[in-house]
Amino acid sequence: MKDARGDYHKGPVTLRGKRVPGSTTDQRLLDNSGDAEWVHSDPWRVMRIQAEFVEGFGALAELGDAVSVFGSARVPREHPTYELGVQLGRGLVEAGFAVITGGGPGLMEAANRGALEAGGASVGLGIELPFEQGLNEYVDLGVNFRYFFARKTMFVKYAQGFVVLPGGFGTLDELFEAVTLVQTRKVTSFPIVLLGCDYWAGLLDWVRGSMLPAGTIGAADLELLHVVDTVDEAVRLVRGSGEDQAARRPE
Ligand SMILES: CC(C)=CCNc1ncnc2c1ncn2[C@@H]1O[C@H](COP(=O)(O)O)[C@@H](O)[C@H]1O
Repeated sequence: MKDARGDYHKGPVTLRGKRVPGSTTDQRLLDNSGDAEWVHSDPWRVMRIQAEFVEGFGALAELGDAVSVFGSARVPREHPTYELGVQLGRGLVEAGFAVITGGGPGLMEAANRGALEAGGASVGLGIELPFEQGLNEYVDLGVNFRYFFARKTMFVKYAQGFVVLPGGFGTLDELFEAVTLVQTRKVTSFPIVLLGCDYWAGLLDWVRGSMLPAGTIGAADLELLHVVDTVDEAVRLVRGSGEDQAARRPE
């Protein structure tokens, strides 16, 4: 609608001059010209995005304590790190956590496998990719997402901590999203554990040797990352934080 100054308001958006449309949103909606192009437009996409949040929240709301596990999609079953992933899934379940992964192959599958075989909740948050993949067979609660960002919200919202196994760009993306959320205090008391000292040493050296002297992070930020070599240490770290959170919960 137009205001007294001639500005056109469309929700939070203000349009002026030649951007003011000749018809209103209602007119365009009711004026059915038989054109179905609108289902591919951005406003319609918003409905799909909203639906992903609603479905995701609905599916995971009653999960209980959970840990999100990230790691490479490419590690084969015969690789020793796959077994580490299985042990991690098992260890987290034995400590009372549900295990949330990206639901794909490799180390995601390994963690889901350990969780399922230990009798725990094994969640896979799948993502629609150009190459058809599907959830791994060890997921017993799966949600498939079209949008990465909606899916990433679920990794954080329903977990009390992150354990990061060796991985590539996808894993680093998820790791640094978590680090940024903790650094900016969007989430609190949220342990981030890197499992596999050999694999992560180079990254940590660079963070310590380049980022810190350049002043792009502070000394306190180094404390956000815990690097460990065993499942027991990883579980102890995420469990410790769970107890902190429980202690702070109101009666
Ligand atoms: C073989 C192959 C590339 C399969 C891709 N299939 C996938 N399915 C589900 N999540 C994925 C997939 N690829 C990457 N991701 C996401 O990115 C991370 C792994 O990426 P990367 O392999 O480290 O970089 C996982 O934690 C996961 O959340």
